[in-house]
This record gives sequence, C-alpha cells and structure tokens, in this order.
Amino acid sequence: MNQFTADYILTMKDIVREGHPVLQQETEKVTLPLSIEDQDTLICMMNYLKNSQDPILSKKYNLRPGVGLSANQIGLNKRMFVAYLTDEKEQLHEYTLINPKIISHSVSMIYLPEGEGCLSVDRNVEGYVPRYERVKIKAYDVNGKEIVLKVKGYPSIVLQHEIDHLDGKMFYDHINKENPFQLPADVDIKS
Ligand SMILES: O=CN(O)C[C@@H](CC1CCCC1)C(=O)N1NCCC[C@H]1C(=O)Nc1ccccn1
Ligand code: NI
Repeated sequence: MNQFTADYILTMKDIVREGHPVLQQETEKVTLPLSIEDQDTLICMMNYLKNSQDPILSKKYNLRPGVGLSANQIGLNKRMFVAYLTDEKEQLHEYTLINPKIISHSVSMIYLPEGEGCLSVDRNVEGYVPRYERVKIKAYDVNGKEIVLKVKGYPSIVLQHEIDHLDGKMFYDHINKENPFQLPADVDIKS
C-alpha cells in the first residue's frame, strides 16, 4: 500500500528530482483493471495539479504550479500520468491516461517559445523543445477502457512531456546541444 491515498495531500517533498533512477527508466505497464490503490494514487496526483493551480492552496502547501504529473515523478514505477490544463482556446482539459502510447503524429512540429520546465528539475534549462504538433495516443482510462485520442497544440506538448517521463526521458533531452534555440531544419515549425 503506497502513501498516495485519495485524501493524501501531495506536496513538493513527494516529487522525485532529476538524477533519481526512477526518472531515467522506462516505467512498467499498469495492470488492468486498475487496483483500488492505483485509482486512489491517480486521484491524489490529479489533486496535486488542481491544488497547485489554486492561488490559495498552492501558497498554503508551497506547491509549484503544474499542468501534468507522471507516476514516476512521485517515485512509482507505473506507466500512468495525469494532466490538467487550459488550452489556447481557454478550454479546460483533464487527462488520466494509463499505459499511453503515441501511435501516430504529424510531421509538423511546435514548441513553447518560453521553453519548458519540469517539477523534477530545480533549475532553468533554456532552449526550444521541439514537439509534434499533433499526436494520436492509444491509452486506457480509469475504467480500463481502451481510448484513442487526437491532441494538438499546447495539450499535445503537455502529453508528450508526460509520456517522455514514462519513457525515462526529460524535456532537455530534446534541446539542441550546439544551439539550444536552433530548431530542426527539415520540418515546418510553429511556436
Ligand atoms: O512532468 C510534468 N511536469 O514536470 C510539470 C510541468 C509540465 C509542463 C512543462 C511544459 C509542458 C508540460 C509543469 O507543469 N511545469 N513545469 C515547471 C514549472 C512550471 C510548470 C507549468 O508549466 N505550470 C503551468 C503552466 C501553465 C499554467 C499553469 N501552470
Ligand atoms: Ni516534467
């Protein structure tokens, strides 16, 4: 039984920082149907994102605001993550994805002009992180039902950042070493 019960308030001390092996390995697939424990952990993780985006609660618990969180960021070797974000059109998106896999993607790429950060990285790493503009993801929802979702724009960036974690990758692995602000030449890229 892990400590991440549905009523447990996740805080920054629970977030594993870069260098920890659990962030560098490919996470294990989650057994379906989800155990009660895994269901509760996902609730706890989603509550972190909601609390962290609440001005009062983020201050009260000293939380860094987050739009995504993967299970290995709280030390669990499980292929699952949550995301809670508002897109370019001010639409709110809430994702709880189990055993996600990108099954196809656009050639065109996008990036955040301000670069990316990570709750597991306590430093600023500058540079553009090229991401696919559109991705098609196969995953399972909390009821164990297979879902296929097509995502583009900012939500696509967030989900790719999370799937990277589950594959043991960090955002800065995608930054051009020679020139951090150089973008891949071969594809059309929008910010
Ligand atoms: O793996 C998951 N993570 O590491 C949490 C990251 C995930 C995002 C980084 C880029 C794409 C996904 C995260 O959310 N951040 N990175 C560090 C500090 C800022 C914070 C952030 O972007 N916050 C935010 C943004 C818009 C609105 C509200 N809050
Ligand atoms: Ni991250």
